[in-house]
Amino acid sequence: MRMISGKRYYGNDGDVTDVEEAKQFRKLIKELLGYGGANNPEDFMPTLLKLIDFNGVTKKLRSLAKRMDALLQGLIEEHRNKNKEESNTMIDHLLSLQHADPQYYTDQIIKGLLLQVLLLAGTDTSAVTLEWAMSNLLNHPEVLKKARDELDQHIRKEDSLIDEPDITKLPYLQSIINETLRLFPAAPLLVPHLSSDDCTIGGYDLPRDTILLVNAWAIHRDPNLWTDPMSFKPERFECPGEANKLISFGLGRRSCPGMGLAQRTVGLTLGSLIQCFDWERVGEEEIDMTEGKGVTMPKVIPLEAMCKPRPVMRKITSMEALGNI
Ligand code: HEM
Repeated sequence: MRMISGKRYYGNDGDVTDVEEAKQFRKLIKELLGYGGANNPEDFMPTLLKLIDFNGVTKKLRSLAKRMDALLQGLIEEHRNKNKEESNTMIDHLLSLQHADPQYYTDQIIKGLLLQVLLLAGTDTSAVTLEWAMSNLLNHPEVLKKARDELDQHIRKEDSLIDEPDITKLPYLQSIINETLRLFPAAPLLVPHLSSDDCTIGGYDLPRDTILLVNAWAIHRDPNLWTDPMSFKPERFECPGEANKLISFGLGRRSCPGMGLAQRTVGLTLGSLIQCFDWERVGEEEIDMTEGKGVTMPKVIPLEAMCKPRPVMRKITSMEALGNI
C-alpha cells in the first residue's frame, strides 16, 4: 500500500500511518481473500440459488464491495486534493493518466486496477510465496547456506546490497523460488476458467460454459512428471527444461501478466533477506508446512523465525547513520 497510496497499513500500530484506517483495510482484505477461496454453491446452480440467496454470500459480497469501494474512493479523493509535487504514488500516476484520458481512466477503472490487479492479484501471491520460501529455507539449512554462498560470491563488495540486475545472475536463488512455487503455488487452482466452446481436455468432453479448475498443486507433485516430487530440492531446476514444467503462473493468453514483476520482487526480497541476516528457527522443531484455506494458499501457522544482522547490514546501517548513503 505504500507504493499504491503512500500509506503503511501493515506492521505494529506505531509503524502504520493511521491505526484505525489500517485496521479497517486489513479486515477488508482478509474478508475479500476468504471469499475468493470459498466454494459458492450459487456458481453451480445460479438460477435457483441466486433467487433465494442460498447462504447469504451475495449479500455479504455486496456489503464488502461497498465498504472496499468507499475506502478506495477516499484514497483517490485524498490524492486528488494533494499537492502533486509532494507525492509519487501509483494513485498519483493513475490520476495523471485520468487527466490525459478521462474517458478511459474513470475512477471506476482506477479502483478496479488498484484492487484487482495490484492488491488482490499482485500482493498476497508474492507475500505468501516469500513466506513459503523462507519456511523451506529454515527447514533446509544446507540450501540456505548454498544460497548465501552464491550471493556472497556474486556480490563481492562488502558494503553492496543485492540489486535488481543481480537476480538473473543468481541461478540457485531462482531455483529456490521455482521449487517453492512448485510445492506451494500461490494460486494452487490457478484462476477459474470457463470454456467458451465445447472442447475435450485430457480425454474429457467439456460442454461450453463449464467452469474448469486446473489443479496446479497436484500437477506439481505428480510422480509421473517429477522425480522425488515431495522433497524440496532446488537442484532439480539445474536440469535444462525442468522450469518449463511449472504452471504456477498459468499458461497461454490468460496467464499471469505480473509474472516478470513477481519474479523480480520475490527474488530481490528473498535475496536481501538472505544477504542481510542470519536466520534460525525459533525452536528445535521444523517449521510446520500445513497449507491453509484461501485463494492464495496461506500457511496455517504463520512463519516466525529469528534473525541477526550480518556484517553487510551493520556496515550499511552505520554508513547510513554517518550520512554516507
Ligand atoms: C508469486 C506471485 C504470483 C503468482 C504465483 C501469480 C499467479 C497467477 C495465476 C496462476 C494466475 C491465473 C492464470 C490462469 O488461470 O491461467 C494469475 C493471474 C493474474 N495475475 Fe498473477 N501471480 C503472481 C503475481 C502477480 C503480480 C505481481 C501481479 C500484478 C501486479 C499479478 C497480476 C495478475 C492478473 C491481473 C491476473 C489475471 C489475468 C487475466 O485474467 O487475464 N500477479 N496470477
